[in-house]
Amino acid sequence: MDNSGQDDPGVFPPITAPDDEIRDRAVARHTQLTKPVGSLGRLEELGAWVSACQGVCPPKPFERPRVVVFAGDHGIATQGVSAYPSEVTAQMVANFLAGGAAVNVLATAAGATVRVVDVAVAGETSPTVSKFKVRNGSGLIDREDALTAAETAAAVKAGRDIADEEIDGGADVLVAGDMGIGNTTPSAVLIAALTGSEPVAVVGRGTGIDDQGWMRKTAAIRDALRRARKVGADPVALLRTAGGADLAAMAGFLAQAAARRTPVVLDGVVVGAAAMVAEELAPGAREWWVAGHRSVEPAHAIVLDHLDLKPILDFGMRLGEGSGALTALPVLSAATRILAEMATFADAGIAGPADAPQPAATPPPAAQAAAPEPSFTEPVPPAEPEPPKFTVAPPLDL
Ligand SMILES: O=C(O)c1ccc[n+]([C@@H]2O[C@H](COP(=O)([O-])O)[C@@H](O)[C@H]2O)c1
Ligand SMILES: Cc1cc2nc[nH]c2cc1C
Repeated sequence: MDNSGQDDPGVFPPITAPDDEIRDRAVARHTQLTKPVGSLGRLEELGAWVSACQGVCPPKPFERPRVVVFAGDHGIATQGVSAYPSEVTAQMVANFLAGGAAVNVLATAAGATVRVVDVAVAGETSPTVSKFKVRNGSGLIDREDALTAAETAAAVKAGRDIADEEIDGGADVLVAGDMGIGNTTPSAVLIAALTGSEPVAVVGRGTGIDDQGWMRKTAAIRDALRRARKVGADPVALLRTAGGADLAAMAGFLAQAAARRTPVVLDGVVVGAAAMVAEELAPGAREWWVAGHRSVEPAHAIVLDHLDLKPILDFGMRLGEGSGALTALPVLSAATRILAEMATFADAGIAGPADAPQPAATPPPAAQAAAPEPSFTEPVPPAEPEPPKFTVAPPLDL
């Protein structure tokens, strides 16, 4: 393992891209499999990406997918920017540990196991998840820094160490998830600071705020952004000023996974904000990530555009916890197994493309002009926020 930069957790070794030669081999193998050329659409591209990440063709089916949920509270939640109170964060951590949350169900369905890490939950959580705890809740970012410099370094290092632990423990694909009441506000600020976006372009309804909440949240983003823009060129300073310990840990985790040449399935807007910072910390890291889905949060589309990532799913989801990524993981697994397990024309004794009259690989110019851009995701209009049904702590009466 390359340890360069370990003394300063914000300094990463140069990221090298997945293996292009292997990717080409995987693309070529697809033409030999018993199907019309190109007929598995985006599955082919995803399988070739996994092959390139693993550096082997055909790729190995995933044996140990792992989701890490980074939990943390945010002082800004006291400003009426969420539909739920901060105490839900610790309660949901307990729910994750009891196996009752969406992340548990979706992980089981996708063949993944779950790890929960309390990086900055306000209050106590189980000692089994608090080894990397940096503080109780991050600061009120519209008026003070989210973290001290030492806390920022500790949080980024925590994320790097967690990635190392998981990869050394055999994880062959990672998923980052998040849990933290109020965390869509610092996420929006980070995204706006890194893309030059205005508060109204990045604000979203999060857990389901009403119009009054939307106005409070937009004002909070505006005030925090005024502070964040001053340090926008320095990703560590940005995490300290306007992020939080959970976001800093996620950024360290995502950058370290890339440094360790391990593929990651990204989740929604919060993981997306951390990914944008990780790409600043470790340029090229994005080549090691695939976007599991597009969240309904408007800022997530900005993230995907900025990182040039095409989501696998667009299901109108806005939960977090890694839920969108885990819903997409079976698609990525299927794409990998197609390349690994399908018979070739030669294996099956079927006349392959070279033996049969072939349709033109590219449509003739007229057809090309008329052909719509292939779309692998169905856009879903933003859903009306459902009335919250959580029974442990009711939504705030704002
Ligand atoms: O991942 C997303 O795109 C996403 C979108 C909206 C909400 N969330 C989750 O909801 C919580 C943050 O929402 P809020 O309204 O409290 O800022 C936090 O626990 C996130 O995991 C997550
Ligand atoms: C309010 C709430 C926010 C969440 N964010 C991720 N999981 C969640 C679960 C609940 C209940």
